[in-house]
Amino acid sequence: MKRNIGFIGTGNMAKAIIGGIVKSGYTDPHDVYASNRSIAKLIDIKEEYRINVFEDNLSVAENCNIIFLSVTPNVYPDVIEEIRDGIRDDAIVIHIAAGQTIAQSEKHFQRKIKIAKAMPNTPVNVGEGMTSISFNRFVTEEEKEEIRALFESFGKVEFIDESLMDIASAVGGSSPAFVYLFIEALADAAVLYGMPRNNAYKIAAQSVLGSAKMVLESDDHPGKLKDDVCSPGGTTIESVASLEENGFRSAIIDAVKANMEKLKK
Ligand SMILES: NC(=O)C1=CN([C@@H]2O[C@H](COP(=O)(O)OP(=O)(O)OC[C@H]3O[C@@H](n4cnc5c(N)ncnc54)[C@H](O)[C@@H]3O)[C@@H](O)[C@H]2O)C=CC1
Ligand SMILES: O=C(O)[C@@H]1CCC=N1
Repeated sequence: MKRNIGFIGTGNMAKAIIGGIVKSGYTDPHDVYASNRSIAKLIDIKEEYRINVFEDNLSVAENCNIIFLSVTPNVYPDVIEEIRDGIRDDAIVIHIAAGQTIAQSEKHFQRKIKIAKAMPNTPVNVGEGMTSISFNRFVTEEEKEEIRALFESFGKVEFIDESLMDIASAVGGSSPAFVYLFIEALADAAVLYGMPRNNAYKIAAQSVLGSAKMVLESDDHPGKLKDDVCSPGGTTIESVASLEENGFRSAIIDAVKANMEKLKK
């Protein structure tokens, strides 16, 4: 079935997804529609991807049968009220708001709507996204596979129970920010020792990419992969000991706890 794909809100996450589906060839830009209350942002995205843009959200709802609600969670109630009556019966609404449940969205819709709750991350823009997804009871098995194919066009997908969506948001949605901090810090250290920044970012980022690939593609535990880098009496174990002394691992666990606390508010 041919579907038009709509985005209500064209901020950072929507732009990353639009980039992902257009660059992967999953969809033709002519079949993509977007609205934003900021005309400047609409002009930008139209120039970048040649998609259709509207100043009003209802037009996107009326023209599309996959609709991303890509506004921040506080705006969900108003946006849902605006588009409620224009949503087509065959449409699947993809709700990406962190911390908002499917039940909350269903309550605002006040009618039977097919909802997928998806938690993507910005690397979807370069075909390396990670998206966790759950569905409400109105989405058929065939439609679930259609949504999987959409998200797989720009990365990996896990179907999870909705009760795990908050932790998926912290560990999948937010974690790229943690990784960028790590890469930035590694590169700053390289610059401290005289390396030009362009070399530093490439060496730091490719090392992170390769390490992640080892975790995904070998059957080894991350601890074993770490052990393999630490030559006896060598340099790496000195760094590992320093990271442990500075609470590296507990800092990451605390960061995830802070994320979960915020999601509860
Ligand atoms: N940024 C990320 O990495 C991720 C974000 N998300 C979720 O995506 C959603 C959007 O987040 P971001 O893109 O980061 O925020 P953002 O602030 O960059 O984008 C939101 C956009 O919505 C527009 N907007 C605000 N009110 C509107 C309205 N009434 N009608 C139409 N457009 C309106 C704003 O102008 C803005 O462009 C949030 O619900 C967030 O939880 C989920 C996963 C990852
Ligand atoms: O910062 C946020 O609230 C969103 C959710 C996951 C990533 N960004």
